[in-house]
Amino acid sequence: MDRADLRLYLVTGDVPPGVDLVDVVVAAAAGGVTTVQLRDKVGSRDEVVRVGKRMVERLVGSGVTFVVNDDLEAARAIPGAGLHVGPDDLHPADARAALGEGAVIGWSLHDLTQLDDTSALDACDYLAVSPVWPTPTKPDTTTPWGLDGVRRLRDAVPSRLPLVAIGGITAANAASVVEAGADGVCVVSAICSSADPGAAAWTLRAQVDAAVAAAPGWSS
Ligand SMILES: Cc1ncc(COP(=O)(O)OP(=O)(O)O)c(N)n1
Ligand SMILES: Cc1nc(C(=O)O)sc1CCOP(=O)(O)O
Ligand SMILES: [Mg+2]
Repeated sequence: MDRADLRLYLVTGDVPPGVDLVDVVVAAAAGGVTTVQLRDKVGSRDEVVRVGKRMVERLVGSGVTFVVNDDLEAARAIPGAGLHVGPDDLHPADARAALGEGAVIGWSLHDLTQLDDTSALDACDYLAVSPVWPTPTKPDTTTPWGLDGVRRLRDAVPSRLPLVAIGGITAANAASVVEAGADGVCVVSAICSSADPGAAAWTLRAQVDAAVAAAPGWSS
């Protein structure tokens, strides 16, 4: 996949009462989100598939990449969906075998030793720094990498693999993450908790684009 497809990556989370998550995703895409991950740690597979299909239908023609978190069978049931997995989930090589060459597959990096797993790296389209900072949105993360960790990973990850970062990212710190070596930023609350998800996405995207333009060499 193109690095530019990972500039602004929305992972779905809680939205304000009375708000439809699908409307939030569509507004965020209009505001500049380039990839959407449907992450639902409590709903049934049927519910994930139902919501995912609605998202994909509403995103037709937008150019936005769509992936599902964790659940291979849900991803298989949603046309065009890719899959994001972590080190405790399905192995990326198994995800690739099941979804085929055309699917987008991402893998969370919790630990430097994961980079020794060449079959996983070969199966992935992108890697995620997980997390860059602690975040109340996911209290059970592994030790945060910080900006130094983003720099270390950018140096250690094969240059062909885009690197995104997640955890505690806002419009105020997104540029620093790109300056440290990420090709893009992933957010949950900075968009899902906003009263205006489209404007929140637009502001974040402007920060990321400006940082990418000022730091050529790893992103384009
Ligand atoms: C883009 C992105 N990065 C990291 C994660 C976290 O994945 P994982 O460690 O498997 O944790 P859960 O999200 O499954 O709780 C992610 N989902 N997306
Ligand atoms: C879904 C997720 N995964 C993480 C990881 O570190 O792997 S952090 C996270 C939540 C990120 O939420 P927010 O943008 O609100 O900080
Ligand atoms: Mg997971």
